[in-house]
Amino acid sequence: MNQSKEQRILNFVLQNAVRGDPCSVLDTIDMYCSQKEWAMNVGNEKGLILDKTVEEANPSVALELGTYCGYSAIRIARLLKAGAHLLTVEFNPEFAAIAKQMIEFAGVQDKVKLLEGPSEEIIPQLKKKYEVDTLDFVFLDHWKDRYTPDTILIQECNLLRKGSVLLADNVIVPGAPEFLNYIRNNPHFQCTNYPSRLEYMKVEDAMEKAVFLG
Ligand SMILES: CNc1ncnc2c1ncn2[C@@H]1O[C@H](/C=C/CNC(=O)c2cc(-c3ccc(F)cc3)cc(O)c2O)[C@@H](O)[C@H]1O
Ligand SMILES: [Mg+2]
Repeated sequence: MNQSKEQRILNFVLQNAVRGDPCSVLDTIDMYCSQKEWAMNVGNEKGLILDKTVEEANPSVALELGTYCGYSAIRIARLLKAGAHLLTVEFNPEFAAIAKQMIEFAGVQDKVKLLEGPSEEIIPQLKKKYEVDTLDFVFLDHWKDRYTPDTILIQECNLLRKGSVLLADNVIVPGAPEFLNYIRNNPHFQCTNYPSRLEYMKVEDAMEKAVFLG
């Protein structure tokens, strides 16, 4: 049975990156995916926007929807202060297994909790089962048509507080038009658009930040 692309990315990291060094893991994934096989990691250009947003929010509790291979989980976790943690949600068992190994190799496993399952089931469990009070930061990077229902669900579950920061990837490519319409017309959110480029391509993309106003 031949390997998946995600398995090839993991193997390249295990053989070429420095164990325990998150930046070296990120650089190695970016090298592989720009030179060998494209993959839907947020990448280094949009990654810098993610970095700045996380640093500004300085979250104690962060949530990521759509772990994939763990690139953005590592990117976020490396910036978290002592005692802070990231909950990342992935429902594809193969991707979850790859991400778990990637996160452990990077040495950020103590800051990351990978929750395997669909976001629509996990979000309602965050308070009781995962002892979350409110979320300081949410990174949306899963199926684009799920950004809006999950943002509504997060609000219904009382998981946001005044100042909670949402950041959505791919609002141009593949695009999340319904989410942009929802969040930009919602008086409870203050939105900012960050033009950038699609990972590893000379194609325009953008990220959208939405701060919850309470
Ligand atoms: C719906 N609830 C869910 N709960 C838990 N995990 C979920 C999930 N939905 C999706 N996932 C997981 O998130 C990941 C999905 C991400 C979807 N992302 C994209 O489609 C995407 C696609 C592109 C893309 C851009 C250009 C192009 F030509 C082709 C693709 C670029 C990106 O940056 C993307 O993020 C997978 O790992 C999937 O298993
Ligand atoms: Mg993306």
